[in-house]
Amino acid sequence: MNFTKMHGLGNDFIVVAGETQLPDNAAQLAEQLCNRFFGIGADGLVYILPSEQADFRMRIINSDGSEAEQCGNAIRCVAKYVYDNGLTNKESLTIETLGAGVQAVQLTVENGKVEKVRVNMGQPILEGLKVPTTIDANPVIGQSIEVDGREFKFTAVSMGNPHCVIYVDDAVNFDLATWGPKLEVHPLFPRKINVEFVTVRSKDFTDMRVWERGAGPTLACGTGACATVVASVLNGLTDRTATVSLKGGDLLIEWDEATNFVFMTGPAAEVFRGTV
Ligand SMILES: N[C@H](CCC[C@H](N)C(=O)O)C(=O)O
Repeated sequence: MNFTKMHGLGNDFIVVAGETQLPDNAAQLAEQLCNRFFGIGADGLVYILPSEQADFRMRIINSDGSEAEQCGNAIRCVAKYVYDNGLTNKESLTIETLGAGVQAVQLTVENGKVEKVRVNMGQPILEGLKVPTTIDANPVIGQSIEVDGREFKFTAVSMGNPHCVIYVDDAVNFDLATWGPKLEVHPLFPRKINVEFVTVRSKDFTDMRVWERGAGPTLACGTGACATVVASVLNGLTDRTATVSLKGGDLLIEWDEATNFVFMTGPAAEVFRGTV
């Protein structure tokens, strides 16, 4: 199997094109190939597949073998892959995902290669039971959750995949490894959850560190950055356009008031190619 190793702000993926459907052993392949000691090493395994509704279809398997409904950093990598490798010559195209349907993607091309991608990440889902959480509220804001005697307040947002956004004093130095895994599997979240710890620095700038469902601590999370801005607007903390600063770099997020669409702009990079 030929693959291309790519990343979006250090959130890294093994990208596979040429298949017509997800292989039956995709979960096992993801666990094996994403292993950073015995495999290639990555946060996820991404398949580029044909689509009847869009130019391409993306399916993403986390490093633990679970399939995610959506992935912001990966969709930018897919957009770069299909253009750079001549699968399309369009600079405005559509990519279908499990959790957000057909998404419009705008490429910034320099010297024939995609450098930056702007993605319509769809509309946030705020009904608590649809994120999903076990909480019947719309939206779920400032909800208490307790793990090991410590109480957190969270806001729940789905971008097709589930997120809980928690505001802390110092996200950059927050003890992600202790609290992330406990929250990921909390019974309030029937399909587990991605956890974003956020410190708002100004009306258009936040620090965010993420513990991802099925992947653990990653350097960046595109859907998590979208959820961060949506939650911050709902909590009156930022404007609808804001930069989310992650360990791997910055993403520009715009939650458009007229359409309710969330737009994410950021880079994508190819690192190496190989065969397994
Ligand atoms: N681990 C996530 C999928 C990847 C999301 C993240 N890498 C992004 O860029 O959006 C989940 O299970 O929902």
